[in-house]
Amino acid sequence: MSDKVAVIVAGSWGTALCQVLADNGHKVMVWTRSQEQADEINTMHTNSKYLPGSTLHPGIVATTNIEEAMKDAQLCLVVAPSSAMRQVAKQMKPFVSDAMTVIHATKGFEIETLERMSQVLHAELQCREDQIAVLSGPSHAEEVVMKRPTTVVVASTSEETADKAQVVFMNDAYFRVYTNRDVVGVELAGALKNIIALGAGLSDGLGYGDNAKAALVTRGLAEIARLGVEMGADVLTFAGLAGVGDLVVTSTSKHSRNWRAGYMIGQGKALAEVLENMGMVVEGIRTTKAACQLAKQYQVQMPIADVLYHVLFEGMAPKTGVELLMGRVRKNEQEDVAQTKWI
Ligand SMILES: NC(=O)C1=CN([C@@H]2O[C@H](COP(=O)(O)OP(=O)(O)OC[C@H]3O[C@@H](n4cnc5c(N)ncnc54)[C@H](O)[C@@H]3O)[C@@H](O)[C@H]2O)C=CC1
Ligand SMILES: O=C(CO)COP(=O)(O)O
Repeated sequence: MSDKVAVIVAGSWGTALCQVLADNGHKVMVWTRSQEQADEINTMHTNSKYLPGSTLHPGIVATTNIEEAMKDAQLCLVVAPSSAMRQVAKQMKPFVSDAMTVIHATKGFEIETLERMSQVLHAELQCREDQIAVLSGPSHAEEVVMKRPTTVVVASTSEETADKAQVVFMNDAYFRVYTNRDVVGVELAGALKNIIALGAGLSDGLGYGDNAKAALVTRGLAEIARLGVEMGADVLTFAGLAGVGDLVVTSTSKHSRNWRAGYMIGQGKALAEVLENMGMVVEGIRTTKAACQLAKQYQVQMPIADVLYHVLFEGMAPKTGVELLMGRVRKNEQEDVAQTKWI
C-alpha cells in the first residue's frame, strides 16, 4: 500500500511515527508550525530539537501548510499534546473528508472538559465516530525512530477502521500492531499511566529502591484500572499493551519525560524549574489534575494520584507523600480488586 498519510505536528512522537509510515512505503507529509523545522526535515532529514541524533527517512516531507499536508490523504495521524488538541483539530476540520480515517496517538485529557482525545476530535471534526482510532502502547519515540522492536495497539469502535490502521502502521521488521475495540480503555490507560510513571520517578529521585517502585506500579495499576472501569473501560485493556505494557515502560525507562520529571521533583527541584528544563510535553502533570477530578466525580479512590496532586500543586514534601501512602489504613489487597471486577 502506498497511499498518502498526513501527520499533524512534528514533535518526538509524530516524527517517530512518520519514520514508521515512510518505512512502510507510504507517502508521508507532516505539518509543523515552524518553517525552520520544516526546512530541517526537508533538507537535512533530521528533527534535532525533538529527536536529536536520529536520521529520518528521506521520503518524509514537511510543510507549514496544513491544507497541503492533508490534501488527498486517506489517513491522518494527529499527535498534538492534549493541551493543543482542540485548537489543532479546529485547523484540521476543513480538510477532513468522509473517507478519511483520523488516528490520534496522544496520551492525556482536555483539562477544562475532562474529555478524552477521541471525544475532542469527534466534536471538533464533526466526523463519524467510526472514522476515529487511537494508537497507544509501550513506545518511546527515541527507540521507534531507531527501529527497535516495538508493539502497540490501535483501537476503534469500528473493526474496519482498526484493521485499516493496523495494516498502515504494522511492519514485520520492528513495529507490531494489535487491534482492540475498547477505545475508552486504551485512551484512559495511556493517559493515566503517566501519573504512576511520575510517582515511580519521584520514588527513584528520593532514593527508594526497587521494592518501592514495584509497589507503586502494582498499586498504581489497581487504581487507574479502578477509575477506568468506572468510566466504561474493559478491565482487560489495563492488562494489555496500553495498560501494564505502557505502565512498565514509562515507569522504568530513562526516555520517559514523566519519569524524569518525577525524578527531579523527588530530588527537590521545583515543578516550574523541571518543566522549564524539559522543553517537551510532560502529560502526567495535567493528567494528575484531571484524574483527581474524575476520581471525585466517579467516587473512586486514587491514593497515589491524590498524594501526587498534593506534591505537585500544593507544596507537600515528596517524603511526606510517601509517608502518607505507607500509613494508610490496613487493607485486604483484594478488596479493590473485587471492586474493579478484576478476574
Ligand atoms: N514521545 C514519545 O515517546 C511518546 C509520546 N506520546 C504522546 O504524544 C503526545 C505528543 O508528545 P510528543 O510528541 O512527545 O511531544 P513533544 O513535546 O516532543 O512535541 C510536541 C509538538 O507539538 C507541537 N505543538 C504544541 N502545541 C501546538 C499547537 N497549538 N499547534 C501546533 N503544534 C503544536 C510542538 O511544536 C511540538 O512539535 C503526548 O500526548 C505524549 O504523551 C505517546 C507515545 C510516545
Ligand atoms: O508514552 C510514552 C511511551 O509509551 C512516552 O512517555 P513520556 O511522555 O513519559 O516520555
